[in-house]
Amino acid sequence: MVLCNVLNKIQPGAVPKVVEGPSDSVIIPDGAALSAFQYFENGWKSATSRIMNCVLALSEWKLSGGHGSWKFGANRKPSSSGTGKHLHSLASAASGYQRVLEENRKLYNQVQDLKGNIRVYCRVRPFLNGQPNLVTTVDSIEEGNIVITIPSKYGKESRRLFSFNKVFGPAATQAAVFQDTQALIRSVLDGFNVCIFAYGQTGSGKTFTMTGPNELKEESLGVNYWALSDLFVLANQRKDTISYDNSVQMLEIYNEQAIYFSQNGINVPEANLVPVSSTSDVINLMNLGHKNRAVSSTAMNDRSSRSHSCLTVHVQGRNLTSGGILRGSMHLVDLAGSERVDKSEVTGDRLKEAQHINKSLAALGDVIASLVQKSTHVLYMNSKLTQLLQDSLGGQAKTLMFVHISPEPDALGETLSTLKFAERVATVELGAARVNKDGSDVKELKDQIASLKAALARKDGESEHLQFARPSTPDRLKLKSGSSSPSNSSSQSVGDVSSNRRQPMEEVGNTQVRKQSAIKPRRKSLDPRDLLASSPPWPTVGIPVLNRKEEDRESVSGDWVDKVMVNKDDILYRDDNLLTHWEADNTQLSEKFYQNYP
Ligand SMILES: Nc1ncnc2c1ncn2[C@@H]1O[C@H](COP(=O)(O)OP(=O)(O)OP(=O)(O)O)[C@@H](O)[C@H]1O
Repeated sequence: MVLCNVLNKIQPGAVPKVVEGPSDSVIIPDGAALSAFQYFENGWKSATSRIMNCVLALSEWKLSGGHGSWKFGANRKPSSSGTGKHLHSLASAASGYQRVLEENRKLYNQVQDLKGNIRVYCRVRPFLNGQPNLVTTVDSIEEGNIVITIPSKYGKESRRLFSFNKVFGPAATQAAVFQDTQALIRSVLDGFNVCIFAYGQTGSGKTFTMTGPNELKEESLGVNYWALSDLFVLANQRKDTISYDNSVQMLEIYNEQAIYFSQNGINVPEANLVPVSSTSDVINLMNLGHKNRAVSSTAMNDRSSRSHSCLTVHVQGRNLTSGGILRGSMHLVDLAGSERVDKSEVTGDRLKEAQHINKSLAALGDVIASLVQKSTHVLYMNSKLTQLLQDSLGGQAKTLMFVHISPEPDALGETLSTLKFAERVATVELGAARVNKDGSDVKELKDQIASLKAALARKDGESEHLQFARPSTPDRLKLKSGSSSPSNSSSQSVGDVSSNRRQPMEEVGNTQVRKQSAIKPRRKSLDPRDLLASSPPWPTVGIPVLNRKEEDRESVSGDWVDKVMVNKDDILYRDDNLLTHWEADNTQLSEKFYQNYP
């Protein structure tokens, strides 16, 4: 009854008692035949032509006063009269139907935006070259709905429907995916904080969506590349009214260590905030991060990412007329994939990585669970990943999750738990997103406060120096201890503790802020520079008591290490002994992770 459903969708209630008749005909019981479709030589061949026929049928039926019956026979001869007219109305009716669907989706998304829900787009990876011709677990996809086939042990299949803001099938192109993401990305230039993160089982296509395949061609470039080039195009279009300054950071969270990528070889966030003025500037930095990202071959994926990667774009726009300032930031996060270690067959270092990955994803799951329950106590501090995403999950950011699934029957368990997780994420309400905007007078006052703070800090520094003159510390040690870490030198002004807005470094008196933060814990900002510096050690699940100190030490001292360039086969660990303890650790973590979403 495809036809009847379509008719009723277009005009609910307008089609009385539509009955599907024999051999491709639809009868409306109380009238004569309306042979509007005689010119379709091949009759009902494809689903598309069926829908088009339906739409045309409806419009003709309405023109005829709403009475009659339609008969659509196969292989009828085209009638010469009025063919052009019919074709024309057919095309416009079909596109009208598409428009209605599109409108519906837009309205739905707008309602979600008003509530501030996290948007969820689902993407299904195609079968890969060389994979045997398997039966897919995906039964059907339509707009925001995806139906998964679940074979029962007793031979009877069942189906499970999941609904998201949008579902992309295996044939969706990178451009189509970006097109649906573009508006969100553009709002960064309007002063919003945006976060897009890719989630899914290992090998399901996260890196493909965010970056692209290993061999990059223009048509295969991922969201990151398109997003950045789009921002420059738009900024350029607005250059007569707003002047934008953009800068970019690449951060990797590898085994609970934050690693920044830069050309200068220093792993300090401040040093890696690279001003960019063109797409090629960004591509160079992204390529550096991409090339150096910790990647290994596992049984599930030839090039499995072993770390969470985050590209952050900071935008500051100055209104050339009013002098007002707006600031936006965007995190583009490619998470490492959850994996069952029995399936990925990893051991040694890879196993340790998998455990870290699963643990941080489990922490993300816990945060989502708390947010769904609207709990006042959300454990963001349990992992660097959740710290990084804190303002995107709990603040007034616009957040989009790309959830990825693999189509293989073998992955069904992970597919279902991933989709169930995504369903819960979609119910998280962040509150309507806020613009980070200052009028020119506010900016002036902030500038004044900043320079006063800086003066005060200098003064404090001088008096401290007089009281406690000590030998100077080598730069390297300063970095390790975090004393010169920009995350300690918070980018948040004292008078603005509750704001989640990132402020430029020059507005901040470092010493002053450190004092303040000792008295009153401040809210974490969205800026990775503010994050990841003061995280507590990992929770001790599964870690033998003996190792806890080691683990603590890693978390604390590992925040600001000298440059660690991570290569596929050449990963530099500061404490290799740690690995042996971790290997003894359970392999049940991934199981625990999946059991969370049965
Ligand atoms: N939409 C797609 N079209 C074509 N190939 C794809 C698509 N999605 C993924 N692939 C291919 O599938 C393989 C696995 O994808 P990818 O590495 O992006 O997965 P991942 O989820 O990032 O995995 P991991 O978590 O292990 O890093 C790659 O060879 C990639 O090129």
